[in-house]
Amino acid sequence: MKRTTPLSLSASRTHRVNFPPIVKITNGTFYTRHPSSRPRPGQEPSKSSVNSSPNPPLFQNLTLSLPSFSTPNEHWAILSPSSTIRTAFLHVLRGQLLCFPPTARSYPYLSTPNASFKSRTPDRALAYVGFDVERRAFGGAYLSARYESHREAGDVSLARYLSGVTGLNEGEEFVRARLPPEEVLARVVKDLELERFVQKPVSTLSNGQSRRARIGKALLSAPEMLLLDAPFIGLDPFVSKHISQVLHRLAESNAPRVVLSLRPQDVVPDWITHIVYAGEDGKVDTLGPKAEVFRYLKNKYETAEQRGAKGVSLDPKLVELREVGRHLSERGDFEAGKESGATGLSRDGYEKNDETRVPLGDPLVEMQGVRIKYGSNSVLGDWQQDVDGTKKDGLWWDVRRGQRWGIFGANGSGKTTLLSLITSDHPQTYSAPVRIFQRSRLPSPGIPGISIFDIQSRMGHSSPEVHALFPKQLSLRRTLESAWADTPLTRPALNAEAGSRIDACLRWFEVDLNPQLAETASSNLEWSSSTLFGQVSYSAQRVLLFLRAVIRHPDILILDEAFSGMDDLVRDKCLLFLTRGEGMTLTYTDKGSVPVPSAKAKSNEVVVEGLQDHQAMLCVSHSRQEVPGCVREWVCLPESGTGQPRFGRFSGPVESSYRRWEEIWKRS
Ligand SMILES: Nc1ncnc2c1ncn2[C@@H]1O[C@H](COP(=O)(O)OP(=O)(O)OP(=O)(O)O)[C@@H](O)[C@H]1O
Repeated sequence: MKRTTPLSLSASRTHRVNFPPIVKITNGTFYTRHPSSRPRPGQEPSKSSVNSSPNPPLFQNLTLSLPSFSTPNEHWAILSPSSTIRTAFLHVLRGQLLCFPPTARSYPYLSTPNASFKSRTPDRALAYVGFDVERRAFGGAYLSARYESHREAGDVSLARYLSGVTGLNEGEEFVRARLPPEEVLARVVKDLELERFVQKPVSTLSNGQSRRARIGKALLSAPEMLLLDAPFIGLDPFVSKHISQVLHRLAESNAPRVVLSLRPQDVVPDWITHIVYAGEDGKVDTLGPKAEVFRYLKNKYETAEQRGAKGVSLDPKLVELREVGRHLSERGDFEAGKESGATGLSRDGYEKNDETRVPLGDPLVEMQGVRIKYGSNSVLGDWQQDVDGTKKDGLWWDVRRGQRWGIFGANGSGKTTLLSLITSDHPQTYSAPVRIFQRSRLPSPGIPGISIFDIQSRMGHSSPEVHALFPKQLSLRRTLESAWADTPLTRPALNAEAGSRIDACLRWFEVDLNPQLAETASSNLEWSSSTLFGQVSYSAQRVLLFLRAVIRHPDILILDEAFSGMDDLVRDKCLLFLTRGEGMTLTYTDKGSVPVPSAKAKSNEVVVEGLQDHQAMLCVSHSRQEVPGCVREWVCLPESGTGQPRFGRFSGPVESSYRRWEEIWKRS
């Protein structure tokens, strides 16, 4: 049977209940490398090579069947606190990773005449869209490239990116064979709310926009199944809801079938009917209908609570399940037997109402009527703002030492653009009315301008853009050392203090960063010089970039989605480290996870402290759990053409109160 393009399949697919499953796994176990692979004599791998990394069995003895058609429909999601495990699971579904025994995994539906000839192989039939390091997928060799208005001949527009015709001199026939039917393209663009951007170069899209573009591109390749890896990371609450509705519609009509990976803090969409829960250890704890999986997790959660209450120290598995249970109960997916967070403290040790104020110092950033336009297109500051009782054009905003700002706003509202004016990656920093460290970029009579190296040496910055462009060949130690360099690849200017801070961070985070730790206990930090940035998990890379940003206590600390993509437990550890340094540590007790003074604090051996009074912090996040407890001032940028920004001040950590979170997102 001839296969039609997606989104038009619904009518032809609905009533076929007798087709075999699309993915069938019977008692399969999976490995990244062959479990008995050994280096040839004389070719022992260096410690840093891929072959020396652990190769544990994943999803041992997994039995799972994903139907091609069913009544009612089954919609599956993998839920795991580990990003590595979530991603591995989706790859297993599409035929990646080695399967033992090899016959345990099959794709019966793909050999039926109903599957199109084009998609007989699992890697083509099951399209994977992951969101790791997505900026690189869209090109751009350096941070500023994204904000330039001059375009290179090779810059691809969204329309061309979606159609798959991206070369400069493609033959007519090639183009004709590639182009999807116009009405299908128009439908995808409309469904994903991308109409306004079709002529824009993809490299200029915001994170949320580029995520939708990648889903659109995958849809246009007409897969049988779409595997979306953490699709809601970095999306604002409104876009998340919309995308979830679109995915539901597609999944309902099997065009294509959709499997999601979800983090414990994500809202599990109502339309998901079945869940696989896999722990950080790569074992599937339970799978099946959503209600049954939640019942199982709830029981485990309550067991963990009871054991904790008896003062028994919790094993790591129960800690993990307790954390997952805590998210699920916070979201109302099940009623927890006990209120979580019983200490009343946020994970980084703040009281629910905390009005302690850091003394304010001089202004570090001054914006007086900033407006950023590309041609006639305004992306920031296209409004009139109330400033001391008068209406003024553009963005008026000061950041002072001691302030901890949350910068919020819908996808595309200009948050990253705003930060790029501060880091000076944006070319319009020269012309815009912005002063950094009380100086302008351009010199004025008698006052020299401030250079980009002066600016950046006083800032720490972690963001998806920095991650995408960060050199993967640097060792973990060099990654942290680069906090003392002008650019990641230039020689750092290190001194003894820098060395001891780096050592302290590496020791503090060794369990999270050292991939060898499970196999060999380390007595020194040699592993950090022999392991490369590109070899550690996505979550560990995020941790390294966070440490690189905070380690020097820069005057301005910019954490743009810095915690997204980190696994839950290490994210909490980083949040605590941000404000308390080595002074406090998290313990898991009968009262949940509680920050307590660390052994280092007790013996006066703290080398790296938390955020200092002289620092200002700016944080962007779309997830309540990723907003540091110290954030007090906030601004919510409006969507283009919808008025002026809203400013506010919290009376405590956002994590401790839904009301605070809702206050930010309420639409005026
Ligand atoms: N060089 C450019 N040319 C044209 N438009 C651009 C350029 N760079 C950014 N934009 C547009 O500016 C707007 C703001 O983008 P920005 O990345 O600052 O948004 P954001 O609030 O950080 O979004 P997200 O939450 O999705 O990351 C977007 O609509 C984006 O497409």
